[in-house]
Amino acid sequence: MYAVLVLEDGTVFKGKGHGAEREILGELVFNTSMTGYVEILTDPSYKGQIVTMTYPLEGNYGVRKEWYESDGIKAEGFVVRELTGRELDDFLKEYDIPCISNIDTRFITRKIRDKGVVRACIKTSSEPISDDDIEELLKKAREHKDLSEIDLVPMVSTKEVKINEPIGEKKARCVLIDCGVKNSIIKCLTERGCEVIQVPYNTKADEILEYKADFVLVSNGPGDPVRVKETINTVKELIGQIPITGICLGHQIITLALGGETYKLKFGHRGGNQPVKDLTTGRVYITSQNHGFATKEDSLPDDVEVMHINLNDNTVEGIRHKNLPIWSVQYHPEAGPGPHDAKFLFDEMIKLKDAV
Ligand SMILES: NC(=O)CC[C@H](N)C(=O)O
Repeated sequence: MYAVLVLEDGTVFKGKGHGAEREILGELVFNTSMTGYVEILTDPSYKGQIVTMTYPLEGNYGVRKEWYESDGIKAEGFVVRELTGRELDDFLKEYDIPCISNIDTRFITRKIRDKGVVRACIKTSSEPISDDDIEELLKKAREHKDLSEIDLVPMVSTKEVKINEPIGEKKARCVLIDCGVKNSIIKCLTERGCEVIQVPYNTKADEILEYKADFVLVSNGPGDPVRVKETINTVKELIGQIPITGICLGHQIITLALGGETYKLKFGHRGGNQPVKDLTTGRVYITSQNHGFATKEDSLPDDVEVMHINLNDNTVEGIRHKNLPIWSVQYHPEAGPGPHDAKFLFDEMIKLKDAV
């Protein structure tokens, strides 16, 4: 199959097409993980984005349902140096996602590092793609909405309440505000004996409090946190009434609910080896990350402190309220994919039940 990748700055890559035969638009981002293409493609946080991998070989260990982070692929498109094996190709076809291979993904990454993330278009076709088609695709990429102008969370949040039973003896109950949660976050809690009541992103504070949970967890999710107004308002109302924690988008929403601000990073952090320093203990964790927005350090109110920083660029990776049981992390303790250094944070979440 023929394929092109067109960036909004006019750069055109011609390669080989895989997966679905179609055209898609999105924000092009890079991920430096050396493994984990199934988890990455199915992570709802990538809704609205096209993912390119810096690792040159994708597909070589197949596809398994147990690795899915949601019910299917959520990224809009996939860009790889080399795609091997049939399973990844079939997987992309099953979820109607196009992929382009045989192009220099490291060149794309250097470009994004220099200029920042870009809007892009992938077209795959059984017919040759003409220069006129490419002109048209460039126009579409330039007219495509910026990620910050799209409401992505409602597209991936659960529509109904789901009860995830704890494994073994029940030790705690949490309400998970689902903004596009990854399966492995739920698994990390249920396997620690926590019942997880998964509710839609726009659930009201009163309804959440009725569950009489030990704590509230605000999940990861796609897009710009400032767009998720309903969840920010809910968290604002919950402050002081119940312990609150959050991961990634959830951390950004908690930042905003506490009165802080967020901003967009030039090219974000997406990969499996991001060094995070715990400022209390001095310990450094190697973490899994996938985010394009971050907490603005100097915007935090006096009663909120920075708990963790990223050692690559000193950006905020975790915050904590000084007087209330509220903390959140920008990185992914559940890994999925990535290192497990920070998994103990799920034990810390369960300990929140003793905080009241
Ligand atoms: N993994 C996430 O939750 C991503 C959060 C947010 N969409 C960002 O890009 O920063």
